[in-house]
Amino acid sequence: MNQTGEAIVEIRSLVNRFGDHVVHEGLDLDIRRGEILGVVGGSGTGKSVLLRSIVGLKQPDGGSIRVFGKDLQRLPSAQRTQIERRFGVLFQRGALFSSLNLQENVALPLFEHAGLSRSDAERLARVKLALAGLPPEAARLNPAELSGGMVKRAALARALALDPEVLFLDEPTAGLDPIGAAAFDRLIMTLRDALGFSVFLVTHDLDTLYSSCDRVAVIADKRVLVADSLATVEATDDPWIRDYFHGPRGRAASLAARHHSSPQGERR
Ligand SMILES: Nc1ncnc2c1ncn2[C@@H]1O[C@H](COP(=O)(O)OP(=O)(O)OP(=O)(O)O)[C@@H](O)[C@H]1O
Repeated sequence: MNQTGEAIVEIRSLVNRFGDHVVHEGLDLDIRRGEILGVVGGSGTGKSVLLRSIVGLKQPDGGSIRVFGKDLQRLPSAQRTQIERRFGVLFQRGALFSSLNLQENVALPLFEHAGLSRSDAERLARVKLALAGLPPEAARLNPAELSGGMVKRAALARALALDPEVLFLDEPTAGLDPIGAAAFDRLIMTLRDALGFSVFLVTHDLDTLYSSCDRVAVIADKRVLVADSLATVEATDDPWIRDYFHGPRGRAASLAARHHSSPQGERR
């Protein structure tokens, strides 16, 4: 696991609601430099809404989100956009443009926001596709021609286009088979180690939590119940944590992670 640094995103007393439905109330959380932070919680507890409010897609109803020391809500929109460009986001369904091939999809932010010519943007897009583990021939394919795993990698390449300092992943391994999911987890760790970004990772995948995350935040009752190492989270006395981490799937994932990190378990 990585040695992680100072908080680069600081969320304090966050409130999010839709009409009368309060999703977050008094939610506090930090994202630290260089860490992979797993975010878990029951269905509908507001993991995606939290992600969307950090990246600027949902205006919070209260509290503050400071990013790189600046309070996002208090910034003029041009400066806010500058900060939001330091984020890369991989949405649940990839959100690629269906009419563009992969190279064009990844090149789009490069010539729209980084001022590159179309040919330079496409050249760099091919590098990003390779970083995400796609073969050169994938560059000319359209999203409809891809497997689920390739869509995730293409969406990752686009999220990496502008060299993000924080990568947001919303259930990146959902819908992948276990081998594809484990390969994707390893790719994220390798890229984090090589490129040094932080990762905010919403997931239901226990294997991902045990194999990849430096810290885990649990959302329950409209706030973050605990955000700490897996050992501390597992030991937290809460009914949802007990069911999730100490049920059969949690025990299996924990055992597998211990096996893989032991000297005999050299498959990772
Ligand atoms: N645009 C919206 N309008 C109204 N309600 C919304 C909207 N987006 C989210 N919600 C509600 O906010 C709550 C939290 O949703 P969110 O998608 O963040 O949950 P989640 O924890 O990511 O769930 P899951 O694990 O099932 O993906 C849900 O009750 C959802 O119905």
